[in-house]
Amino acid sequence: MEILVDTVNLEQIRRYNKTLPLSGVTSNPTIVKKEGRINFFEHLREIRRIIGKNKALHVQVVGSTVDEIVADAHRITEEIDQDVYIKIPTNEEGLAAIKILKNKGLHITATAIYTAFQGELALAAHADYLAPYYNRMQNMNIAADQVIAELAQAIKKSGSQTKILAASFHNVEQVTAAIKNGAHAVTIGTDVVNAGLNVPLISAAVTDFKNDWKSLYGDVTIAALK
Ligand SMILES: O=C[C@H](O)COP(=O)(O)O
Repeated sequence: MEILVDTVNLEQIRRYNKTLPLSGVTSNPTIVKKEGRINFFEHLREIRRIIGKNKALHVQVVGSTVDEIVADAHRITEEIDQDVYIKIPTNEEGLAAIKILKNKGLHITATAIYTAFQGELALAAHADYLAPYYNRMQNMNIAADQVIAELAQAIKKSGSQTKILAASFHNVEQVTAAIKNGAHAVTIGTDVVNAGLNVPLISAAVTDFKNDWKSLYGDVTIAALK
């Protein structure tokens, strides 16, 4: 299972790169907007410096035509590095661009996936990752679990190396459901990570354990025990 964070906030990336079993960082223009008008390429290079070469960095194009998408992809890889996963929306232009860019050896994440149909086409176009939008599917009454399960099945059947990178999560239940239904990777916003880990139930258990220990040995850790 690969865990990625869906943010370009440097402080949060530094934090979760230390604390989580992190496989990478994902972004899109809406996520970039949260940081204001940053120095785009320098900011992404800093993210690469933080996470290193062995973790994945996914960066989205903004061009709409095939030529624009291809040009965006080349600029991103020139400015950052060839290891970046280029996120391309899975529409007709996007699929055409994916075919061209895969032939040139670029890494591709087919994004904005709402249906198994889109995912099947991106799989056939040899995208490295398929990014179904879990919460956005639910908002449209599309069965997100079923789409992910069907894509997982299609990938298995094809014997392809393509992975499902589920995205657009608004709570932890959605994340675990995506994993259960066959997502190989999940990208999670820092609000959801925080909501899942910093909860009163966990803190209460930790406090109880600490108090029980303290009642026996006093206010010392195991390492400091005499
Ligand atoms: O890049 C995809 C994002 O995970 C979409 O998330 P969102 O639905 O919260 O905007």
